[in-house]
Amino acid sequence: MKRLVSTALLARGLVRSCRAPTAAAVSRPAFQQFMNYSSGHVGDPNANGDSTAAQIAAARDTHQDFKPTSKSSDTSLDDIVAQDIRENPILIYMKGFPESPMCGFSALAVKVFQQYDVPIRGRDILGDLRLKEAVKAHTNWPTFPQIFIKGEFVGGSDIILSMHQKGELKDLLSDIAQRHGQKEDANEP
Ligand SMILES: N[C@@H](CCC(=O)N[C@@H](CS)C(=O)NCC(=O)O)C(=O)O
Ligand code: FES
Repeated sequence: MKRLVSTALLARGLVRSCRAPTAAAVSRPAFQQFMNYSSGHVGDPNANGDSTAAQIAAARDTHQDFKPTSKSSDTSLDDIVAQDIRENPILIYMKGFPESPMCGFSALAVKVFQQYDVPIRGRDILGDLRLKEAVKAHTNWPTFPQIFIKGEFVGGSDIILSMHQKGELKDLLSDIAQRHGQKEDANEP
C-alpha cells in the first residue's frame, strides 16, 4: 500500500519492539510535551459508535454456524477495514480509544492530532484480535498504532510525531480541519 512518508524514515529503525515511548524513542522535550495531557480536541467521543464499528462487531459476532470459511471471513474483514480507511480522513487503529488510550505509543499518536482541529477516528484493536490481525495483514505493518490520513497508510507514532515536528502535518491536514470547522459552524445554534 502506498505510504505518505519516505522509506528512508522507515529505514531509520522506526519500528520498535514492545515498550512504552521514552526519551530514547523521541527527544525528551517532545516526549514530555506530548505526554503532558491537557484539554483539547479529543475527536469524536462516539469514535466506535458508527456504522463501520457496528459492521466490525457484526462480522465478529456472527454465529459460528453462519460464519463463512476462515479465508473468506478474513476477506470480508479486510473489506471492512478498507472501507473504514476510505471513510475516515484520520483513522487510528490503536490500543484503547482516543479519549482513553491504553498504551503510550497510541496516546502519543492521538496527542499529535490533538494539535490540529481535526476529527480523529480511533479503533481499539485490543478487544478484537481478528480486527488486529486484519489490520496488520492489510498494511503489512507489525505494530500499533497504525495511522491513516485521507486513505493512505502513514505509519506509527514515531512517524506521525516526526511529520508534526517537521511541519508536514499542517498542510496535509488543512482541508480536513477546514471541513471540520465548517461542520462545527453549521451545527452551532
Ligand atoms: N515505534 C512504533 C511503536 C509502536 C510499537 O512498538 N507498538 C508495539 C507495542 S504497543 C506493538 O504494537 N507491538 C505489537 C503488538 O502489541 O501486537 C511506532 O512508531 O508506532
Ligand atoms: S508498549 Fe506494550 S502495550 Fe504498548
